[in-house]
Amino acid sequence: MLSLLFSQISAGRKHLKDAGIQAPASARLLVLKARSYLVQNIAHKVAIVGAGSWGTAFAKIVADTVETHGASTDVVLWGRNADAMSAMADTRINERYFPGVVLSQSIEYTADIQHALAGADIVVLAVPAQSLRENLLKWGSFLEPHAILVSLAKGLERGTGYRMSEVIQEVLTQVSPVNSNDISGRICVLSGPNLAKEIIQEEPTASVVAASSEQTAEKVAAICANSYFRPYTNTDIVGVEIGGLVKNVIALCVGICEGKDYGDNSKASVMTRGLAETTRLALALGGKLETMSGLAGMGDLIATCSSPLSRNHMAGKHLAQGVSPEDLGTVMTQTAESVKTAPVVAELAQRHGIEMPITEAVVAVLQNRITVDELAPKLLGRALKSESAHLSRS
Ligand SMILES: NC(=O)C1=CN([C@@H]2O[C@H](COP(=O)(O)OP(=O)(O)OC[C@H]3O[C@@H](n4cnc5c(N)ncnc54)[C@H](O)[C@@H]3O)[C@@H](O)[C@H]2O)C=CC1
Ligand SMILES: O=C(CO)COP(=O)(O)O
Repeated sequence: MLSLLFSQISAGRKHLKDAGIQAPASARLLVLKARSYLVQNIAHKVAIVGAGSWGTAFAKIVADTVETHGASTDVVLWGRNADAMSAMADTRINERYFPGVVLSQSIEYTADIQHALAGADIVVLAVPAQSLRENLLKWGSFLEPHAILVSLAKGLERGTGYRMSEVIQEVLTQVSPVNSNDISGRICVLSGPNLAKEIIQEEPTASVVAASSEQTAEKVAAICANSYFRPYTNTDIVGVEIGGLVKNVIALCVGICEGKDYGDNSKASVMTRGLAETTRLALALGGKLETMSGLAGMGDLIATCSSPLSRNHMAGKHLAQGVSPEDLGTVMTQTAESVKTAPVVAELAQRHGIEMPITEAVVAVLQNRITVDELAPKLLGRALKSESAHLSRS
């Protein structure tokens, strides 16, 4: 972090010098001033695509960052429902997701995607994982050729088993040769313990911005770092994505424990063994061990598994209380990614020869192959083994 701070100071010093601005005396003031200058030079416009729970909260994060630094960056939030977006433009309230929360004055609300993307240097993708491809196919050609794409979704694509960064790379290469130019360096993912309902109340949290290019990650971190949101950078995209999407599956299992009134021992056991299987998969795909003990691994796992606010946790609880997997979609009004992603995780693990018993048990429940009451006996009845086999394939 220190090196990032020093690089921010030196980048800021250079920018201030280039702009002919006198550097302030204290290092803190210098950093603040440099950040303001950096924010508006990194992005003249940031577009957030998807006005659900996380897209709306993230638009607030960026708008608050921009306002804090007195930067002139435009922040636009796009949603597919024209009536809802026009109501938001009038009231600055997202009535469906955050009733009563008045959002920043500086956010523009629109249902016109071409308008939202025109001139956007950073485009934040906040639609559910299974809809990312169809969306990018529709409007990928409207993206500016230099735009950085930030994925917020925590899921794997059905059919391909792709992570969101892989979907972005593949679709943009198809849709527009201009946009595919140097695309891998412009893809970024953001993940961590980030329950939108807490963030919208400005409760402090940290997160991880990962990109293969450290510079890209730093740019995205700069546009969302404020008094309640602290992003760390990372170059391990695989580890950050896998941590974020598998914890949803583990949270569903913990939700089942909760719904069955099992106590903290059960939940801690699922979380810990859940992290072990997440780590095995991440390592097999090229992710890094240290990412798994960080915010996008353990951090997000703790938040999602412990919080009644988590939709994945809630989905598990509903299952334990008798809702059928088929009815989850009608009982729940918000996205619980694990319901569609769990079988894809299991397939991916199988393809790589990785054993993921909790994920497999969750999939068996979701596919009505076992009941929620059979889940614990299935997990506990497996052959005994050494805990030190933790990171081996099984
Ligand atoms: N809500 C949260 O606390 C967090 C959510 N995430 C991830 O963010 C992603 C989005 O989740 P949420 O915003 O929470 O979901 P949500 O259910 O609150 O909102 C989803 C939004 O996407 C829109 N949408 C659905 N299908 C669409 C389509 N085909 N085309 C365009 N828009 C479509 C919906 O109208 C809605 O506005 C998920 O992958 C989730 O795992 C990640 C971190 C935190
Ligand atoms: O990813 C999240 C918190 O980091 C949100 O979790 P849910 O999608 O389960 O609500």
